[in-house]
Amino acid sequence: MSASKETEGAVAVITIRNPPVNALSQQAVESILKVLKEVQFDPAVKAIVICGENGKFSAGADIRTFENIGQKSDSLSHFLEDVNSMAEKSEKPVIAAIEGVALGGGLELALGCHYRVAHVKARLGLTEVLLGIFPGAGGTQRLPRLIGLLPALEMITTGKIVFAPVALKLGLIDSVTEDNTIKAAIHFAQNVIGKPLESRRLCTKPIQCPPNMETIFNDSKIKLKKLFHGAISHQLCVEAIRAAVQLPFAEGILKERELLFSIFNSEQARDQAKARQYAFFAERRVTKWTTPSGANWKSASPHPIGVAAVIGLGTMGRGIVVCLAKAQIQVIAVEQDGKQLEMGRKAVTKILERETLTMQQRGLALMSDSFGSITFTLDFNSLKNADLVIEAVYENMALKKEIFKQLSSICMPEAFLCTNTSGLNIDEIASVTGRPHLVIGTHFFSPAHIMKLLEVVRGYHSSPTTISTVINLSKVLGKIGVVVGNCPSFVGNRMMGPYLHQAIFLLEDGCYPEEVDKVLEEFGLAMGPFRMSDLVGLDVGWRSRMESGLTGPKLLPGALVRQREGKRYSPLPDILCEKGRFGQKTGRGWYQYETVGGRNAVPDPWVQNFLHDYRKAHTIKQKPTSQNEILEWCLYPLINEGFNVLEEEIASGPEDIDVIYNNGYGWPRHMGGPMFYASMVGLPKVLTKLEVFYENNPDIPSLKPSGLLKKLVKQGSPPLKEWRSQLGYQNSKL
Ligand SMILES: CCC/C=C/C(=O)SCCNC(=O)CCNC(=O)[C@H](O)C(C)(C)COP(=O)([O-])OP(=O)([O-])OC[C@H]1O[C@@H](n2cnc3c(N)ncnc32)[C@H](O)[C@@H]1OP(=O)([O-])[O-]
Repeated sequence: MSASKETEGAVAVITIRNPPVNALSQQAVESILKVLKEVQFDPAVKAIVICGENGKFSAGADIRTFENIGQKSDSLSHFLEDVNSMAEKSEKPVIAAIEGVALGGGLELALGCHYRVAHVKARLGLTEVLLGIFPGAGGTQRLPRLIGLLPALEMITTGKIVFAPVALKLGLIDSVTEDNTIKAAIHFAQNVIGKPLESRRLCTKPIQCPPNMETIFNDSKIKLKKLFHGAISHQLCVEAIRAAVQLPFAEGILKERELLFSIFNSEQARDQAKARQYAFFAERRVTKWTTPSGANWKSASPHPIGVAAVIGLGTMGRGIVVCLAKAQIQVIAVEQDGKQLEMGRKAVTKILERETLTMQQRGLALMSDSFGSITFTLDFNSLKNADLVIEAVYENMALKKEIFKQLSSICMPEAFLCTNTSGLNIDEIASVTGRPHLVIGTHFFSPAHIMKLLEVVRGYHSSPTTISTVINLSKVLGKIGVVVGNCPSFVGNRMMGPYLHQAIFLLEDGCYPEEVDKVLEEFGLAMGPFRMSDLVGLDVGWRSRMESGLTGPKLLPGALVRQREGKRYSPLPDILCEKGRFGQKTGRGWYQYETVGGRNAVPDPWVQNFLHDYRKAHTIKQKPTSQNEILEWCLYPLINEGFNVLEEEIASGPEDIDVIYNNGYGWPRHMGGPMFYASMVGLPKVLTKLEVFYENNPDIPSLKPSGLLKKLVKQGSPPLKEWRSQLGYQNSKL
């Protein structure tokens, strides 16, 4: 953890060293400050280049030291601003040579320099806000002075990362190179020796402001509130930028400091920052997967995938083809029907065209000159060339087994066979193949080319190499793969089950869909349960309930309308489906939509009358329910199922569940994930509430508190990072 200096003629090169990403710990910052001072006084040095070791400028302040959020990050920001200010005031030109990343405090350091030279593949951004804080080392004051108010407002308040070519257009950097960045920066430095520096010091630069600034700030705050569901740090960013516009630089810096300090002084803001930082590390934690049998990320090496095949070109299959092609993997896309194949080809081509455009807008054209080639074919035999096959036909066990039987004889003996299912039994599918160790579940989320989550479902026989290969593939695809066990609906959907049932029971008891959705959306979920069900399609669950005899022709005669096998059951969604109300796809569901396929959910008087009549017919008394009751009634059973999932070793740790919810189910990151949220609320409170719910509703089994939750409370509710040690995994061979 240090900074060192070498000289190249009259140019001193300061290298930041703190592997793996040159994070700016207090020690690293002190070290840069010391070397920077030294070269200021060295008469042989006429210019200074600052770079990072191993192809990375810096990933910003060292988040690992934020554990006691407050003191550490606050004083670190002071130190870092001292460095930035010293670089800025230097009488010798200081040039940042940016390779890899300049994020957060890393970019703030670069902003203190007089010039910035970046490699064409470098990524730059003030990402602090995504960790619940904001650029507190001069970033909010310098960036608007450099690139203008509006682009700075966007970058700072959203944590947007830009690639070097876009950064050049924005005026964020001065030069882009495709060659050795440090050499290019030294060359640049040699050319600017002796040139006046006053105009290069951002602290002296005025901000170009549009006349309607107040409207811009206010609109921005409203937009951010909607986009980030009440996360405080985004709002504070706007205030800091407002200070940049209204105050002289030195006063702006003080205001920035004061606002940063206000995060550490507010319990809510501090909790949000903790949650976001936890979410960041949880995503890294899940890559270090383990299984109950003792296999883990270290016990197997992934196989590279050069050629992948996708079977089935429905919505999911198309998305999967796109993400493989974007990762420059050669794809064989197979359909059994000529018309479907043609439709699939057209849809994939259209998505790829859109993606190309987006990439060009993000300045990535240079890097994405080719997608992986795609062969669209009806010929199953072409699968013999694939290293890995992803079957993505619709959810039908018989059909999937038929396909896997064929794959087993057609594919190379070492080819991996994946099934894209949201809940079917992986072992049953693997059982028809001669290679169950190479079979695994890959549960993609829709739209598959956009959603980051991939549930990687290990079967009983899935080998560590198979798991490792698919986890590695998920990284190649830019996704986060989370290894989960094989049980009906796996982790995410399984936990959704009780949550959705609870929400529907609320409708029986007197609430309306929009009321319930509003509470959960204000909590921060991207969509409430009813808007989400309308988006997914109510017919999906209806079909599966018919299949399992809960409704429809297979329902046993004499079954009670609101009970199944002694458990509470609500027929409300079944009745909606019988009336053809499938959600957005039919223009009617829990809400009404302007058109078939429309997205704008409007409360529907028909639904209100229907619920009213239903309650009357079943003599259900309407109970008043407070917002807090709605929240606890819906979320605590979801969390409880999370504890069951942990206890049954379906997920290997609370972080796994939280990563799944943050990336696949629209859980607000500033709430960390359902298990983190439970730890913040307090396990005794969650347990007590569940006990009361269950006592009053013994016909809802999902309210029965999980054994693990009870055990943790009995042990004095240890912090979340210790829960893992309470799981069966500690007895494994790890
Ligand atoms: C003070 C106020 C002002 C300033 C505030 C800030 O700057 S706030 C900061 C603003 N900065 C950000 O928001 C940037 C956050 N970082 C990133 O976005 C990505 O890590 C990346 C793009 C830098 C590299 O992606 P990639 O897929 O190539 O690799 P990877 O993601 O797997 O990481 C490799 C290892 O590095 C670790 N590590 C990473 N960053 C930090 C850090 N800052 N610190 C500590 N550690 C960090 C990471 O945990 C992992 O450790 P493990 O598991 O091996 O023990």
